[in-house]
Amino acid sequence: MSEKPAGNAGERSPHVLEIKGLDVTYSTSRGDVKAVRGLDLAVRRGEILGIAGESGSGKSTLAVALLRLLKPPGQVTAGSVLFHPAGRSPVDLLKVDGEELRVLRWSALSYLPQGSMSSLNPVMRVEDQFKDVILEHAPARKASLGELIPRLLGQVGLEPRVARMFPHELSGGMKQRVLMAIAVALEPDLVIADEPTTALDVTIQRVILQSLADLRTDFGVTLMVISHDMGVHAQLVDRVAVMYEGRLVEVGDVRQVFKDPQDPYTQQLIESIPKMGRRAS
Ligand SMILES: Nc1ncnc2c1ncn2[C@@H]1O[C@H](COP(=O)(O)OP(=O)(O)OP(=O)(O)O)[C@@H](O)[C@H]1O
Repeated sequence: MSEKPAGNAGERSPHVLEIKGLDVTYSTSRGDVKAVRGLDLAVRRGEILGIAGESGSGKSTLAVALLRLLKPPGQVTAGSVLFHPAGRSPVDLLKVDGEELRVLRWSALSYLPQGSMSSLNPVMRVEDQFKDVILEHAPARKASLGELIPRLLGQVGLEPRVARMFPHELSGGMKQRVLMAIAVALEPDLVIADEPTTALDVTIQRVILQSLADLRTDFGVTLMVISHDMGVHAQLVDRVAVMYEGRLVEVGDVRQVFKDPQDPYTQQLIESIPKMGRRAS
């Protein structure tokens, strides 16, 4: 891959994240499963990068390893993940300690997990869930919460009255949008979204994809979007990286990859999507 190396500390790198030689292994009683193998990938500042691949190809393992949320028996066995938050020195996410990580979470790096719709607290109003995150990580914004919360909700197409609602009063698509608004509340450099449209019906999927695209435009946030659905990549991303059995088999401009896939596995993935989903071809 012809990605440029990282800049020096203090220099604004064109990349938000540089993953080098990443290996992740699950050690089980039936042997080791190498879920991510020798993965090199650089995420450019301001882009929407898609991570594609069928179920079991290692996409979610990659996400949780980057975010240091990998649970045993999973273990990072090699590699480095250099993160370049704007205005701060670059850090290797695999080496930072708990406190450093706490500071980076939400304010520099946030995560929309797979099945995240169940991650809202059922007994808290939407506005209190925003307050929890904002006050813990940016207490100085307390005075502006009254203005900030409706603005964030508006950014994802929700009315201000949603702030007073409880999660059970929201549809699946509304919950997902609330979570997206919380994820960008502190204007992070990078949001990693794992299967953001799975389990939503097709019409809502389109709305969510548009909202994700708007977040990039409005907040300048860099997005890494994990999806098994090539239709999602066709509609949303700038570049797509394709994983197969833990390895990256192809990465490139999404239109180019759809037009002229270099790897036979990518070709198969593209052929498996219904024709209507193919905007990039
Ligand atoms: N806790 C675990 N213990 C053992 N093996 C695991 C564990 N979690 C994942 N794996 C294995 O790691 C590999 C990658 O799984 P992973 O969930 O990262 O893939 P994925 O592409 O995200 O698929 P999906 O979208 O279905 O989650 C698979 O072979 C899976 O069986």
